Amino acid sequence: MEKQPRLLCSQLSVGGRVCDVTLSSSFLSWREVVDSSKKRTAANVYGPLKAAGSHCVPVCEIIAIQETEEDCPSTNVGKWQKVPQNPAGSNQHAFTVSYVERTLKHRWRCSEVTLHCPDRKLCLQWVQAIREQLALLTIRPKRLLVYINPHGGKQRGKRIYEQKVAPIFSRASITTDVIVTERANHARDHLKTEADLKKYDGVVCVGGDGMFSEIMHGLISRTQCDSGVDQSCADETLIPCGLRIGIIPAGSTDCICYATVGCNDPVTSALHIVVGDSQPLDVCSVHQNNAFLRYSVSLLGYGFYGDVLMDSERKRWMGPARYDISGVKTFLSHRYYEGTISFLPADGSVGTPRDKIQCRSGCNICQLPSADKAVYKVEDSISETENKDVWQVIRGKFLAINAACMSCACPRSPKGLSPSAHLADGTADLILVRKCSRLDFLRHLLRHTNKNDQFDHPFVEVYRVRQFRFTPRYQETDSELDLREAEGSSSKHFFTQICREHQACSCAPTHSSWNCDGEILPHGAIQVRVHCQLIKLFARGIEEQSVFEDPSYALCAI
Ligand SMILES: CCCCCCCCCCCCC/C=C/[C@@H](O)[C@H](CO)NC(=O)CCCCCCCCCCCCCCC
Ligand SMILES: Nc1ncnc2c1ncn2[C@@H]1O[C@H](COP(=O)(O)OP(=O)(O)OP(=O)(O)O)[C@@H](O)[C@H]1O
Ligand SMILES: [Ca+2]
Repeated sequence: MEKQPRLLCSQLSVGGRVCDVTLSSSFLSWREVVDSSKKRTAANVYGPLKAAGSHCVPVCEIIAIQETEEDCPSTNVGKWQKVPQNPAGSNQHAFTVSYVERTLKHRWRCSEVTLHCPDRKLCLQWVQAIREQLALLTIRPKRLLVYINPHGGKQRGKRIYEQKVAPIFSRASITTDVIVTERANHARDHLKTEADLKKYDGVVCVGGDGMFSEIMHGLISRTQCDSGVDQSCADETLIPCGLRIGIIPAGSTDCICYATVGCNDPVTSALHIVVGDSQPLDVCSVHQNNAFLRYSVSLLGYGFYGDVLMDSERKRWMGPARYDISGVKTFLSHRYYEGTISFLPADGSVGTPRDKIQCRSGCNICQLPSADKAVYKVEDSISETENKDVWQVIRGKFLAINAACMSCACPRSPKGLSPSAHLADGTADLILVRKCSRLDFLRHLLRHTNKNDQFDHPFVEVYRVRQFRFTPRYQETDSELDLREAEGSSSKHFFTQICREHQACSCAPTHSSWNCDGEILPHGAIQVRVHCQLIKLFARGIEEQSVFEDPSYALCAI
């Protein structure tokens, strides 16, 4: 680690011990002054993040600094009293720094250290120097528009925001306008048509994936509308949204938060917002012919996940448990669906769904200026690019068709539906689970919860794609069916004709619907295209564990 020029360096007292305290443009560090007669042990030189007597905080992870009002016991009343900020002749001059501390499982906490100075002048000098460094961090938001869904998850959104998040925003001097939604789509409509977005540096969503979806739809639609882009045209190049979105998890699955931060913890998310993190995210647009249907960032699932969602919507009153009940019920019903999937495979430079390269903070693949991303440059026409690539077509009977634009990791499945999917590479992983026995399907599902490879089954295929289309069999055109039936026998043709004309007939499975980030999409036939990095979150992707254990943190600037 390069040594930074020191901006300020003093001996201050921390917790009753004298420390050498140093501020550089990158770090604030304090190290206990050891008596030269006592030999330094390896533990306080090469320890972990907090080596004994030695601490180091990156300036970009300082939440706030404030002069401290010292508390000391009053001799008169035997109670603790505040000492005035500048008592003449007093040596109680201190400032408190709040900063990010990493704990287990990607969780962040707000820690504090109070540094005592010998006089007020020095104290003010420190406060000012640290404030000046913080002021240089212009990526940090100052004004936020917050939407709270009071009915998401276990209906705790409002309480979570008031008790855990608002105090952090206020400590970081972030001002907020808070809207508690009164109906579904309230936030979407407000963002789309009413909100004065120039006033804000970001939008915060308190709720689950469905609430996030509302905010995302509002922002994307507003951005396209303001730029004169028609989102109903499937080939249109969409304009990326300028404002970042922060997610305070308060839903039932919280997959988008979990897959971009590594946990579903409101305090961690609030701190990622305060430090001004930025994580671009791919967005799928879903069309039926030239009608825009929806956007999706996590799961687009037909068959199993569509049916789970459809059933679970009737059980909303159960809260998050509804998914488990509906999951078991759907699993037991073991329905499969027939149809045709065609897809445009991604360029090999973005890896493959089975390469075990997981998308992590600062991911190299998401930073590639790949051919996949070039496709979205305005000057490229989609038809030209498509000509270079070959669409692949797969027909069959499927228990599940899942497209994951990100890993879809969540507490139910900590590595997700597609553990190697990337947040911002311009692709989605298309997972096809063909008709198989209940036992085999259970084996596949179980692998979402353990370390085994869920794609290592003969009935599962997975492709990294930039676009795909699906047509359920009952919606195929006559020419598509003729083609398909030419592959089969003529007697089969006779029966399929009958089944097409009698949809309720029990000899053929009926149609499913799409689970689009937890919202039901009743349309069977859809066309999907991934838009690389269309939106940005207040997140940084999942941090490697080494960030938490890096000894250079403890040694920085020392
Ligand atoms: C045996 C245990 C198998 C456990 C398998 C767990 C797989 C879980 C995979 C979760 C993937 C979530 C993807 C994210 C989707 C979100 O955009 C969306 C909105 O929040 N959430 C859901 O649709 C919510 C979807 C929730 C789906 C829950 C499915 C539960 C299946 C249970 C099957 C049990 C069979 C037991 C047989 C005796
Ligand atoms: N005030 C409100 N009243 C009723 N519904 C609302 C309100 N505000 C938002 N909604 C809707 O509630 C639905 C579910 O919300 P949310 O995503 O927050 O929770 P969840 O479904 O329990 O969690 P998850 O999506 O993570 O599974 C969303 O579709 C959203 O549109
Ligand atoms: Ca992706």
